[in-house]
Amino acid sequence: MISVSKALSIVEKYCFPLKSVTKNVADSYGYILAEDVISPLNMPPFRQSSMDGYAFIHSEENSFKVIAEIQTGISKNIEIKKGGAIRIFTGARVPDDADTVVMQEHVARTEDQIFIDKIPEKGSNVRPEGEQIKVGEVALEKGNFLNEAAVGFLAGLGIKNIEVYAKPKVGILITGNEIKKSGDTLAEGEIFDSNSLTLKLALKKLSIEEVEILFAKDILEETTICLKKLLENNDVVLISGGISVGDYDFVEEALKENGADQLFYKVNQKPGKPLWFGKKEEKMIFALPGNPAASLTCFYIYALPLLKAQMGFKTLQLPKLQAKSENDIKNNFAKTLFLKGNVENDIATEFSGQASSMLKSFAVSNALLIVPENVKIIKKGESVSYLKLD
Ligand SMILES: Nc1nc2c(c(=O)[nH]1)N[C@H]1C(S)=C(S)[C@@H](COP(=O)(O)OP(=O)(O)OC[C@H]3O[C@@H](n4cnc5c(N)ncnc54)[C@H](O)[C@@H]3O)O[C@H]1N2
Ligand code: MOO
Repeated sequence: MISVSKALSIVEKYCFPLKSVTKNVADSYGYILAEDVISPLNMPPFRQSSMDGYAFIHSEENSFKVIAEIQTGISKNIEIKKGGAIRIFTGARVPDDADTVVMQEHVARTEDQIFIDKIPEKGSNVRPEGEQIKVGEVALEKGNFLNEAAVGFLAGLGIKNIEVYAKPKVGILITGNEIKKSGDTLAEGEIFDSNSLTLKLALKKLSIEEVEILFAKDILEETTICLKKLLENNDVVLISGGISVGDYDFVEEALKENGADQLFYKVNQKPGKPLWFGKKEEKMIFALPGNPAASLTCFYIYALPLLKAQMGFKTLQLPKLQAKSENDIKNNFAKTLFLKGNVENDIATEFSGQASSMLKSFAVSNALLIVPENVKIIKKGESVSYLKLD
């Protein structure tokens, strides 16, 4: 059995981005840029009024004659002479001669004559061409996450296609004779599946939507066939259950049958001791323990960083922070503990219901408190590390 830090260092060796792919900007949400994007435009592309008002050549005069109007979307340049002003609107092209726009709230108008009660400073309310970004400059750097603002920004620059890191396709294999899909009827001895949904949603949070889910009974042949199919179609395979030492735990054998190489099996932690990690060629595999809280904990600690690395993220782990423990936290197991809990105002509270079968405490946790394997107790008021869940 290896330590958590050793297991993490092994996973880390396989943390690198997948190949890059070309995406239409409109479909690029949730991806990470695989190259710098160069702006093909000045933004704004022309001198733009930032107010509804009047454009004029700056002077100390405050009376002007309105000679024309410019709406947004009109490209025509209108000549202005000193003493002349142009009625203009937010986003419209400021005529070349004008250097200033006064907002209409500071103007009294009678027919074609305006009187400005407060002359703005020269240059006011005119956005210079290329103020935000100039042609040829880097609009967004490689490594940037494409959130809604980033996608909108690139679309606003008229960019159509970009290079992003591919998102991993993920296969999930749910094993167990006792597992019924939600909506089925339960017989005595059976339980509803929760892991497929929890894992699928944890992937969705990463914006990984291409997920293939298969269910297998505790039969070696069925487990082997399902695993083969998932390995063929996906970059990463998550397996739930069947990885412990029972007579009907066939996952380890099915992995062997598929020619997968084990990189580690069993970690000195609670929950999630029977975690298996390995690969078949470039396909990465996590066999997560079936207990729901163990499965999700192992996902957060080991699978999430690898998936994030494949997507091109630089920061891989959940944020690790420190808080003061509200009570004594005991470790009678000489294992690294990941405890469901809450951190508020830098005070960490360990929840009851830590069994690896229990999701209830997880459902209301905002943190996983970490007690290292060599620490027997974290006393009330002492510092405790935690992983921040959101
Ligand atoms: N003799 C030993 N027995 C066990 C050991 C051990 O070291 N020696 N380790 C225990 C630990 S720790 C864990 S964790 C579990 C892991 O077992 P498996 O990965 O083989 O998981 P299963 O036996 O298939 O299931 C465990 C538990 O979780 C429930 N389960 C499974 N899948 C789902 C699902 N999709 N949704 C909801 N719940 C699920 C299942 O019904 C079991 O109750 O092994 C211990 N045993
Ligand atoms: O390691 Mo298991 O997840 O404690 O029950």
